[in-house]
Amino acid sequence: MADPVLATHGISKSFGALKASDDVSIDLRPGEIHAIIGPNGAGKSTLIAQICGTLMPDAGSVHLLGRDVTQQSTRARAKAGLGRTFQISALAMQDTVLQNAVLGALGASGRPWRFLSPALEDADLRARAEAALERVGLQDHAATRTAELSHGQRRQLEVAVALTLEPSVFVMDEPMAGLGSEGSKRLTGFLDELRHEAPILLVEHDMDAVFTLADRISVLVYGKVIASGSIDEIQSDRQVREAYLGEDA
Ligand SMILES: Nc1ncnc2c1ncn2[C@@H]1O[C@H](COP(=O)(O)OP(=O)(O)OP(=O)(O)O)[C@@H](O)[C@H]1O
Repeated sequence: MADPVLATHGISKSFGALKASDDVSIDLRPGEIHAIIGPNGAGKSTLIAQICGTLMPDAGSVHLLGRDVTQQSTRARAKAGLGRTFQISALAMQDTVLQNAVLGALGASGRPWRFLSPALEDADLRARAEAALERVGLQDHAATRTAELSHGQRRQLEVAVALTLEPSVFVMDEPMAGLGSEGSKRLTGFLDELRHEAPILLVEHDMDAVFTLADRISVLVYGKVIASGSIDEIQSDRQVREAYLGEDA
């Protein structure tokens, strides 16, 4: 089996007496989508925050492309190839779609932010930004102010901004949230292709999307992974059905 591109080893994180992550070990392999599901408050966002470096684990480690990045900053992890989309939008609403994408490309280039306005004239950064917009289907909206986009289009733009980094690995926190069925379908199709370029750790409440996309699913409950396996394995797991799907097994 191929080496994981991303892995956590025994991650634990407490907030006071509450164990938000309890000895969590998960991994992500090339070409796959690994979905993390679980009820509200199960610790999904806390896990992602530790993977991306906005929260430091109390114990355990995070490995990206074979390197221990537990002590590295969010920025260093991003530079090393970790792309992410957020649960809450981080877009500049007053800027155009293209400007947001160029900002992403500028961040990826490592150049200082004071070069933003020359960046808009920079052919390389523009080309990178335009290519990312095209991939998500927003090329015709390049000049649109971001505030005027629909919710679904903003989600597409967030993915485009993340793509400008040309990440090797993606972590996505509820990318389907607030999308209508048409929007979810479109994004599902796109993620299905994207996995071959950059495998995706996907936190998602939309079970249709999870069951369509996931190669593997891990179920978090009270900070612990209670089951991990294929869709069939998860759907027939007694503990999962009792604890999460709310069924009598
Ligand atoms: N900074 C914090 N301080 C204290 N408690 C926190 C903090 N962040 C998260 N928690 C608690 O940790 C637990 C896990 O929260 P987390 O947001 O990771 O869950 P989640 O699975 O992402 O939930 P949701 O599906 O609602 O987004 C919750 O009980 C939450 O209240």
